This record gives sequence, structure tokens and C-alpha cells, in this order.
Amino acid sequence: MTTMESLIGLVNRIQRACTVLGDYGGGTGDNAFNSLWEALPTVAVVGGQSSGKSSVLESIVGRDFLPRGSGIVTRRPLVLQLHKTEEGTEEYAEFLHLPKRKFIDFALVRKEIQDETDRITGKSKQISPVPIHLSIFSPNVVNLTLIDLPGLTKVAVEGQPETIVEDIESMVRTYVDKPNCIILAISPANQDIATSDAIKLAKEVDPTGERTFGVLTKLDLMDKGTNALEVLEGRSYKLQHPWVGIVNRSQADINRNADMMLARRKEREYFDTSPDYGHLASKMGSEYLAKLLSKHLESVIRSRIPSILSLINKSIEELERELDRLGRPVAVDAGAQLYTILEMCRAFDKIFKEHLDGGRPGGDRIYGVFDNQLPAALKKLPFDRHLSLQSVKRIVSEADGYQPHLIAPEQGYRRLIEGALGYFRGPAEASVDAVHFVLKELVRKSIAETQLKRFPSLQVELALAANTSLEKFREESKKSVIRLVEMESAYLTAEFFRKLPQEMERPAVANSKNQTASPSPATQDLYGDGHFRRIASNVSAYVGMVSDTLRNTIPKACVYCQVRQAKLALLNYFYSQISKREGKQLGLLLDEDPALMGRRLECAQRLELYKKARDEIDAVAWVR
Ligand SMILES: Nc1nc2c(ncn2[C@@H]2O[C@H](COP(=O)(O)OP(=O)(O)OP(=O)(O)O)[C@@H](O)[C@H]2O)c(=O)[nH]1
Repeated sequence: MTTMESLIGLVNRIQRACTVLGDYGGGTGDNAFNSLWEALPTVAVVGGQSSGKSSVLESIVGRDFLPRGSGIVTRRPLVLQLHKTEEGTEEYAEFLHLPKRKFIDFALVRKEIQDETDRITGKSKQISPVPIHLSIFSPNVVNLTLIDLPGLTKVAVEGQPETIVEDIESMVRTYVDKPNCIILAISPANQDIATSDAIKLAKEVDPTGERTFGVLTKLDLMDKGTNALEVLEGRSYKLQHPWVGIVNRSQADINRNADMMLARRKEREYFDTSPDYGHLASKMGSEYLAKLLSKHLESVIRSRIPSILSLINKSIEELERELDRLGRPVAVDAGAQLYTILEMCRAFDKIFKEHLDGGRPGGDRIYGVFDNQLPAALKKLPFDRHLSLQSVKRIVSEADGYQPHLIAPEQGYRRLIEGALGYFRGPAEASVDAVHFVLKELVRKSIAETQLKRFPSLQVELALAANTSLEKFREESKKSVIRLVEMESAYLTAEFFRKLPQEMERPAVANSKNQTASPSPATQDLYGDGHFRRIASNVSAYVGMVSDTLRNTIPKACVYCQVRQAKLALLNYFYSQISKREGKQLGLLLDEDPALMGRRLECAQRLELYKKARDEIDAVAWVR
């Protein structure tokens, strides 16, 4: 195999693989991947209707094989891959959509193109961007790939949708817009070149004429006494590549079923004997055009190989990264499935702990509960109201009953304190709830940060089990903090009250330093408002002390019962559930989101294509 054959062949193989993956030049563009196709040099045949596109293609191939008829015959792109074979070998054609079937009879090729067109577009005369791939193996061709596109029209005819004119143009544009597309612009010589659809479009997308090959057909149909030298010698419209004139079979030849090889010979003769074009004869005709294109395509491919390779390498990296993210496909046997599940649980557990212990955010919010929420709630408790003068008087006298207290209202103190301590339940329970919600949120977050999102059923089940555990921890924690509050009511710190008389007298002592003779104010208004105010302030001081204690002990209870338990045993409940499952049920847990499975498959296929392409390029690119 020569370099030329292998380079064009390589691009052919990559193009075919792209089509299999639904990634083709005229594609819909909703493809998230870089289109490899777009990086590949292609030759697109464009021209107005009846400009002679089919005829040019057929004479390049040397066979009749394209559908003919009135209206828009080419309604899907035809990717025509020509492979030169050894002299004397049999010619045959093959379609990508019918692998393993060799077409020897080219009339059947024509029929298959028609049928395959209709298969996608229906008989509706609609057009479709999905290409048909046809390979022709023949000693009479050069290695070349051409894409035949629907002919540009100006008006819709019988039964065609109104939009057909624009539809065709935009389909053709998706090909010729690409900087890697070589444009084979077909114009008939018996028409003013200024009105050529092909040249109009080429001018727009390739103003410098670098990638446009101008082809002039129907030279034989020009009016007697006129010639196309202005065009062919590049004066009418200048292109970087020389114009090629062509003489195809006439309609009469076609009707007569004139042989293609004979037509080629007649074309040769036409130029060789032409008084107008004799001096250009060696650079005219369909055979010359085919060789010219083949050589050009090969050199373009060669020059693009580094950029194609770098695109392929970049895509391979992207795909591998995406596959890593999507995860490997799930194992089928129960043991491996259980292993996969446990592995994911471990990963989840690790991430969850990192959120709590630091390294990942979120655990600090629990400290926020203890440092802000709890102290603020404690501060807001309505002790002022509970210990207002009125309320203290009422509670103390109710506690005294018919016998007012003599010195200190023992019962009154108890009732006031017990009443006040009841208020601590609220903030205690609220702290437990707040910690619970932080933990729950961290479970959610941790799940999102693992592979678990791949498996919706497993994810739901695990979240459910984790939350059930958290709920249990919350209950325990509530019991504990309530117990802390109740313990404070159950036994009051006697020492505090033993100290009281001294403290009551402290202001008096202080006073006595200055006014030695005056009696202590404490004794003065023993049963007046001052007495009750003092009781209120004593109770308030005691309650403040309890509040300080609880501010320290409630967090300990929450951490002990909830946070520590979550770290130790969050998934225990899940594990006990899982161990009861049979193999089949395990498999169900690992049911993946179908969209995700599809995506993985797509990535894997594409990765394989790109890797194969890379290997092939490596194998041929440096052969000289
Ligand atoms: N005499 C002569 N007739 C030609 C030449 N090229 C094409 N024709 C005729 O022009 C008509 C249209 O040619 P096609 O090759 O079918 O043109 P097309 O651009 O493929 O047409 P659509 O597929 O309908 O868009 C046919 O009858 C051909 O025989 C030529 O160089 N000389």
C-alpha cells in the first residue's frame, strides 16, 4: 500500500466510524463531543440542479450508479469512497449500512441508493443530513472521497415542502462552511458563470478561493462560436486552483446507455482535438479532475495530520476523564455486586467523616449551633417575666400557703427555680434538632460527592437508612438533653444558697465601711418589695449558673449521642438491611440510570474509535 492510498484510506475508515456513531459533517450539532469528522478533510460536490454533478461523479468513477430523474434526486449526502484496486480485479461496491454484501451490478447500487434515501426520508421528497456511505473498489478509480450533496435549487416543485430551498442550502452549507472542506463547485458552461449557484456559495464561504475547485461542465453544449476560455483560464472568476473543463454524456447518450469508458475516451478526444481548448487538453477532463483532487486531498490530509492527532488525543483525554466520572460498568455476579455496594458505602462514609472532622466543609456548622444558636436561645428565655416582682410575689405567697415564710421562702425558691428550669427544654431540644439537620444535610452532600448518584435505587435506599439512623440518634440525644435539664431540677446546688446570706450582706458590709452605724438595708425591708427583688435576683443568679452549665453540657450530649454515633454507626442499619438481601435484589440496587448507561456506552465506543484512529495514524503518518 502506498502512502497516498493509506492516508486517504485512513480518513475513509475514520469517516465511516464517525457515521456509525452518528457523528457526521451535516449532523444536528447537539453532539457534545468534538466532531472528529469536522477535522477531516473532505471533498464536497456542490452545484445547482442539472449542473451535471451526477455526471461528473459518475465519470470520475467510470460507472453509472447514481439515481436519475426529475426533481431533487439526491436527498441525503452520499459519501462516495473510491478505492483503487489492482488492474484486472473485479469492480464492486459496498454500502456501510449493508456490510458483507458486494454489489457487482451497478444498477442495483443505484436502486439501493434510492431505497436507502427513502428509508430515512420517506417518499416525501424530504431531505436528510444522515449520509449514505458507498465504497467503490475498482482498478479504474483513484483513491478519493467525495460527498455528493443535494443540488441547490431556486424553487420548490411538486409535492416538496416550501422550505426545501433553504433546507438544501443550509445542509450544503454545514459541509462547505467547514474550513477543512474542499469544495468541488460545478457550473454548466452554457450558463453565465455569474449566475452559478456553486460559485455564489463558494465565493461566500471561501472568498480567497483556496479550497474551491471550479469545474465547468457541458462545454459541448455552448453556442457555436463561443468558448469558455475566459472561465477556464481564470479570468472570469479567479481561484487558487486551475479550473477544469468537463464533457459528460448528454441526455441522449444516457438514454442510449452509452458506455462510461467510451464516454471517457470521447471526452479525451474532444479536448485533444478542440481548436479552443487544445492547449489546455492535458489539464481537462474528468480523469484529470479525479487525479488532481486525489493528489490535493492527500496533501491536505498530510498537512492536517498533526492537528487531527492533537484533536484525537485531546478527545481521548476528555473521554477517559468522563468515563472515570461515569464509573466503570457494574459487575454481574452477586459477590462482586456486594463488593461494589460496600465499596461505595465505604467511600460515602469516608467523605461523610471528612465533612465532620474537617477537610470538607459542613462540620463547622455543628459548632455554629453550639457557639451561636444555643447561647442566643438561652439568652432569649423569658426569665425577666418569670422573675418579675409580681410573679415572684405570687409564686412565693402561693408556695407559703396560709403560713407566710419566716426567714427565707424555701418553698418559694424551689418553685421559682423549677419554673425557670422548665424553660431550658426548648433550647436543649432545638440544639438537638439543629445538629440533626446539619447531619442530614451532610449525608445528602456526601452522597452527591460519591459514585452513588450513578445508582438511583441504591442512593435512595442508603439515604433512607442513613436518615433512619440519624432519627434514632436524634431521639437518644433528646432524651439525654432533657435528662440534663431534669437533673438540674431534681437536685439544687445547696452550696449556692449557703453562700447566699453572706452575699446578701455583702453590700451592707461594704456600706458599713463608710456608714458604720446605719443598719443593714437587708433587715430593714425584710418583707417589702426589696425582699422579693432580692429573691428574684438570687433565683436569677442560680438560673444563670444553670444556664452556663447547660450551655456546656448540651453540646456534649449532642456530640456524644448524634455526631459520635453518626461517625461510628451511621450505616449499621443499612448494613443489616443489605445482609438480608439475595443476589437478585442486590442487582436491583445497582440499577443505573438508563441515560447514564447510554452515555457510558457512547463514550466507550467513541473512545475505542479515537484510539483506533490514533493507532492507524501512527502507523501511516510517517511513511514517506
Ligand atoms: N451534453 C452534455 N450534457 C450534459 C453534460 N453534463 C451533464 N449533462 C446533462 O445534463 C443533465 C443533468 O445532468 P446531471 O448530471 O443529472 O445533473 P445534476 O447536477 O446531477 O442534476 P440533479 O441531480 O438533478 O441536481 C443530464 O441530462 C446530463 O446528460 C455535458 O457535459 N454535456
